[in-house]
Amino acid sequence: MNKFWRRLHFLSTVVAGLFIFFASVTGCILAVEPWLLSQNAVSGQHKSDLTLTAFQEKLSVEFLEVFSFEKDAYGNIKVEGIGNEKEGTLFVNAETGKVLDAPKKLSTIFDLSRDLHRSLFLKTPGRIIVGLASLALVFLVISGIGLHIKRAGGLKAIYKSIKILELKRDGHAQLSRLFVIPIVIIAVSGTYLSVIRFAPKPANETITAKGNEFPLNKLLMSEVKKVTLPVVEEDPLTIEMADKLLHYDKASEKLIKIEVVPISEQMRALNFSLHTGEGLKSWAVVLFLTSLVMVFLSFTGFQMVGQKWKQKKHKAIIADDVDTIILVGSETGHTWRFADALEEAYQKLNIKVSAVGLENFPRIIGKKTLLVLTSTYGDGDAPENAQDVLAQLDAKISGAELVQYSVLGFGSKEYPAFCAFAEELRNELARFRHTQEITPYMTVDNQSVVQFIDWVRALNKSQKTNLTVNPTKLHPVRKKGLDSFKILEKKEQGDTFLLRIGHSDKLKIQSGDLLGVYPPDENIERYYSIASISPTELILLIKRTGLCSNFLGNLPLGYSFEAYLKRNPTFYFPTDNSPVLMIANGTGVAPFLGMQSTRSTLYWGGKNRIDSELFRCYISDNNCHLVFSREETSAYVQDLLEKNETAVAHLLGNQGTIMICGSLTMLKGVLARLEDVTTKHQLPSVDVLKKQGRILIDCY
Ligand SMILES: Cc1cc2nc3c(=O)[nH]c(=O)nc-3n(C[C@H](O)[C@H](O)[C@H](O)COP(=O)(O)O)c2cc1C
Repeated sequence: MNKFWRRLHFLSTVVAGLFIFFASVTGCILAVEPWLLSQNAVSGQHKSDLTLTAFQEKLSVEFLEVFSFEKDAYGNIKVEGIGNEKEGTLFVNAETGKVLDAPKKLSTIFDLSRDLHRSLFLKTPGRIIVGLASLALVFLVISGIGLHIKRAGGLKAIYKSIKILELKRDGHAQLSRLFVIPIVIIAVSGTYLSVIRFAPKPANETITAKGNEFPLNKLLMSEVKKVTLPVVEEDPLTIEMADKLLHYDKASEKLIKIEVVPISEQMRALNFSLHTGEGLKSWAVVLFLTSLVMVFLSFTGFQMVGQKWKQKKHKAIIADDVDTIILVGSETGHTWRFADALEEAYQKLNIKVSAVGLENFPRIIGKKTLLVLTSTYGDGDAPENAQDVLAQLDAKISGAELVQYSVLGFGSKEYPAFCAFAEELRNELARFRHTQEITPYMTVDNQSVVQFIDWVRALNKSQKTNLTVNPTKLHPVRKKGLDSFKILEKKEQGDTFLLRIGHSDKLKIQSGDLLGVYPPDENIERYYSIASISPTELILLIKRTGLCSNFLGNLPLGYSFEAYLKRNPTFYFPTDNSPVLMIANGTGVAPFLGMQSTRSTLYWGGKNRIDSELFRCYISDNNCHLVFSREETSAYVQDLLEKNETAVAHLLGNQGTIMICGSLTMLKGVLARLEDVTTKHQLPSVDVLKKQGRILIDCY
């Protein structure tokens, strides 16, 4: 169902986005108009007991002849007639009937905006397009509400707090749910007004009322919208009210007929006021704010669609007649190289196959072969696109007749939990009665082509196929269009060094993002956490451990190298006003050097005091607690947690966030202490806090 809402939301954004953007911008301008017009009101108010006859008498003193008079949405009385001094359309005082100056004309920008808003300057075809765009906005709202419910985990939780980690995504969600009611009203009334314009106008229902006495001196001016006086004395006078039109014979003081304004016309008037704010000053303010929010929503919506588009190099849906499905779990994209080569090998044999990301795991029906190629991240965790797979596995495959599967783990033996996620997924698949493993569980260390080909051989043996993969496709290639970065400053301490690096201000870098760097003669990038200290400067803090770190550490001052920015929004400093505790050891402090704020506290652990000198000038003296494991009073960051247990519990109890960056060993120790704190203080568990985004981890 989530996929359904996402697709509907995505499709409606693409179809209607541009028009909604224009409509929102012009809507912002137009929403100012009712407010200006209401400021402009000059006629004042009728006395509540002023009757039509009394008002006509007042007008007869000021006018030689009156053809008609009407009240506009702002209460101004407009008289068409010949006054004692002026003639034409004249505004009069609501109480005395005296002629006034006409309200000032508003800027032509309103007329231009109105034309653009209603018809894109394209007359009828434009009106049709705008009507369809309003309808798409209705779908956007419906699918957006569906997504909110899904994200919150139920209707009741829909207004639970959202952490703004990424302005684009979370700001979009926050503002859209806050403004959902006015957006619904704008969308529905806009669609209604567009549709009704093309529908034939229904005639008024006429009731003959000959003979009904109707003394005009009982009719109050507050009920009257417009009065038209007859040109020929014997003709009837017409009085327009909100829901009817009266035809009145002056001579006999009797009604001739009553025309009832149909409900649809009354609805149109209501929708018009709701959509334009005409006559509703406070509502016009809401419309103005909502239009501003909609400009933001369409802008961020487009950015997200654009991002998706870029990621859509791989399929999301697979055809029903595909027998073999390759499911790919990947964080940085390397596993896809192997999956694509495998897909191609199957296609060469004319076997129907499809490779999809694990986030698009389809519901399996009938008999299928699943080949799962997945990497492992963090400390044995699922890669980014496979976070929900284990929880959803049952629902995805329980309806199948027979699932033959093979899991191939991609990882690195440098990590203690080597291919742990692949292994976990494989064990879960083995639990079912209708699943059957077709090859032994195998792994690929550091994208080894030889190990991958070994697995393909095992697959061939089991399936009696002759799949041949093209090895050249398996070797990594460097990304194109890398950006340039220049070394501005370098400081070294032992085997660790700090680089201050200059970059173009076009790169909107945020602390927590990663810099992907290729070592010389290698096509596999290494990632380094970034501290962004100004729009054109960042800082890296790196320990010399191998090829890439030595390459960076040996670059001379002033030298420029090529690298690319990898966004890492799950490790951004929270933008709400809650407190943040940042925990790091060693070079893990790097992203936090760009996140210092009055809301943050830093716990850092290193070997010796001198190690902290490298970055000392980037951290404040307040709220920074540094501990050293090889000094006289030896301590680790975990010990800081224990020492400040009450403060940590208080922070977690006050919607605070804990961010952890550094080694996996440190992470283990920190999480164990945090678990103690949460249990002791009856707070949500570490797992729940992780799911809520209140414990953020970037460890390696
Ligand atoms: C920050 C980080 C954490 C990692 N954690 C693990 C891990 O816990 N276990 C493992 O076997 N491999 C780990 N790896 C290695 C990746 O799984 C391996 O490089 C894989 O080939 C990447 O494939 P992908 O680009 O498709 O995600 C990690 C890599 C990085 C950069």
